[in-house]
Amino acid sequence: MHEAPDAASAAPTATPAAADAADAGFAADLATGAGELLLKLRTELGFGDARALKDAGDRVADDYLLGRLAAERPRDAVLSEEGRGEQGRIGTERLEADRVWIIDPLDGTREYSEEGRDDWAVHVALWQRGLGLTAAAVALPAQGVTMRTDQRYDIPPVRAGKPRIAVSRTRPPAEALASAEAIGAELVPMGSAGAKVMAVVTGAVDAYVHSGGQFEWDSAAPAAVALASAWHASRIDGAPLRYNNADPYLPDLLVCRPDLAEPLLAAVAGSR
Ligand SMILES: Nc1ncnc2c1ncn2[C@@H]1O[C@H](COP(=O)(O)O)[C@@H](OP(=O)(O)O)[C@H]1O
Ligand SMILES: [Mg+2]
Repeated sequence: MHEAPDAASAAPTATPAAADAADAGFAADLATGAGELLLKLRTELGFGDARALKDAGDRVADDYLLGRLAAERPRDAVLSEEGRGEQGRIGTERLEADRVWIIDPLDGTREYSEEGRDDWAVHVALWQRGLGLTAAAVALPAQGVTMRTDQRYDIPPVRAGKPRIAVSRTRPPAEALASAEAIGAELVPMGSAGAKVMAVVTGAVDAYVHSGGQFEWDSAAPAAVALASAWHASRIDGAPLRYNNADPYLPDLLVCRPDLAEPLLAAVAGSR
């Protein structure tokens, strides 16, 4: 399945799996490093001015990630939430590139600016032409963890009681409400797409249903981590998630235990 690895990031003799693991390690290092800066900034600035903290957080994490990518992966292109319109981000360069890092320097910006909340994340994913997402990491800095595609997160046995569906705290979509009702699930409001997908992958919740708007950087790294451990991740009509499109708008997402995919897709279809 794999094409030849990129010489900039892997030894010529590396197998595709070894190259992917090296990329995943790099992604994890980047996400963890940005997370450490974000934690430090929260301490330094405090929570008195939420707007200032959000803006500074976005900037500090984006600068760090772009700086390291430019220095350590100079041949790769970048698509970043914070880089709209610039060459190599939402510019056209990435559409010709073979390797594109899709990053969300601070996902769950609102929660980052609220004291005591730990549902915010740093997303770093690698897309490769012909292969799709091949490596990724999601840091949850306030939870002290970084989850990655080269580590396995096993699907736990079904829990007793109602299934739990994570939804946006601020804009829970109608499809999530309808599908929760259809399968008798309870809703768990939470910030950040990365935090919600990682809550699925750790078994804290059973599914995450989103619709109504999102961009590639919101789901790329979380979906890659989930898919690498054989969790279900797709559009809410069941279509595969596709990345590095000219228009990075990717408005909906379903991540769940594999056994819940069919009932949830049917419930969402029935609600539309
Ligand atoms: N309707 C919508 N349109 C665009 N982006 C959306 C959206 N709903 C959620 N998102 C984005 O998805 C991420 C998770 O949202 P939520 O916490 O509400 O579930 C947030 O990313 P950022 O925090 O990086 O902006 C948010 O901006
Ligand atoms: Mg985001």
